[in-house]
Amino acid sequence: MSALQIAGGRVLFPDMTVREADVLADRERGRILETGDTARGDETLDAEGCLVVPGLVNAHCHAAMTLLRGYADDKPLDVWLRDDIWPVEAALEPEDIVAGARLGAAELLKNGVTALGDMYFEVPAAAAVLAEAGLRARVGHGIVTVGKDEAEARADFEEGLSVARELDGAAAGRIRSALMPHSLTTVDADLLEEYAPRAREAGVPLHYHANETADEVNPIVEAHGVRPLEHADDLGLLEAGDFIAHGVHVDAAEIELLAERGVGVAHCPASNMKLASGIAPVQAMLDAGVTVGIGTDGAASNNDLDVFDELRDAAMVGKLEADDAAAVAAPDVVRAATEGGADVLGFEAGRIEAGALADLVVVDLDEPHLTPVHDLLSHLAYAVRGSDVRHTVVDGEVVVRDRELLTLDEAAVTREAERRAKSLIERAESDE
Ligand SMILES: N[C@@H](CCSC[C@H]1O[C@@H](n2cnc3c(=O)[nH]cnc32)[C@H](O)[C@@H]1O)C(=O)O
Ligand SMILES: [Zn+2]
Repeated sequence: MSALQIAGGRVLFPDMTVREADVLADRERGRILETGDTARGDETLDAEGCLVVPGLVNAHCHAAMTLLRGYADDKPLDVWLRDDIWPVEAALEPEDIVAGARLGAAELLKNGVTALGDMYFEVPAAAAVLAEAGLRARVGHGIVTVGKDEAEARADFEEGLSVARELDGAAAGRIRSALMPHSLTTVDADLLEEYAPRAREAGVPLHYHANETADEVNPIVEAHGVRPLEHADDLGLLEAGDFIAHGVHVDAAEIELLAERGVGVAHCPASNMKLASGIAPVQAMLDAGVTVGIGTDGAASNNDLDVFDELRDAAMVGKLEADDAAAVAAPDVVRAATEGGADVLGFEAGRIEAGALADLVVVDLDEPHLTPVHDLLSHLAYAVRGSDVRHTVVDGEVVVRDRELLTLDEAAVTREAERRAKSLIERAESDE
């Protein structure tokens, strides 16, 4: 057996207490063996003066959208998608998605994100990139049927299903999949109802955007006489293990439904603020027992993939929404960004304890903005930045050591992304 020891740091345990401890991980099984005063490993990571936390989970992302970072800002969701994002996405070539996914992977890992939920195009190629970079991910092909005839719509569903079947369990289990219809308003309801059981047969969950804007809620209420998540439930889209992105405009009955069905929510506060979509009632979800994770959404609506930044936003807007400074407190957001996200994605990660997947991050505390230390949980929620991440470990393997990405040539990745992004926009704008 080959083992990795993370030595000499202070460790955040699942009960949200912090104690001095080493962590020993089995590199073959990718699991944590023990915590405390552990044996030395074959490989050691120095965590002296640092805080060791579970790897952060980005529960909802479109990693390759890093290519569109800063391309179109300051617009509401429907206009932003229709006028800016979709026309450029129509010009995407597979090589663009590979370059964008690589850039996303580099950013995620350097910022301490070890797992993500990712919905996009060219998923087999993108998933291979994420896996090679060392990440864990639940991936799916984003299915959209608006503007398509029946044959094209079915073909998109078939692609979504075959991608999910093909990729589930890839990269020694680091890659899992889901059927990912884009949303309840951009995908045909009859096809959703028809394909949901086929995803169940394939053993994969469903993931989609839901109740993101008020504009998405009203048409469903008018057409079906029920709220969107009740409609989703009628279509068979709310089963244990399924997860939605956003859940901004949800009422008490819909929150209850999410809790009862065991459906997780990827809360994306920055994207919701930037597109002025609204603020999700996160405290009410937590009170009802809904599993909440944190997502950045794509870089074009954020505009970064830093989950530390995101969990701080989650705490801030959660308080505003609840009109209560005690709401969505530090331990709640730290848990959501780790264990919560891992549970939403269906990974046995997000907690530092024997048997859990060895996805860990070592945060450097030797910084002016992290001084003094009264409470490390407070620092994690309100003061730590992604750039404070010193080491990142996924599946027992060191992926970032002393802020250097070991799995990718960072300079080559950013150069290629810059080049691809420029030519993508030129192509898209000349097609108009
Ligand atoms: N196969 C689909 C692609 C869907 S991928 C997922 C889609 O979600 C889009 N997206 C990114 N962020 C958001 C969001 O916050 N809400 C809704 N859609 C988003 C993204 O631009 C991408 O088009 C097609 O034919 O268009
Ligand atoms: Zn999204």
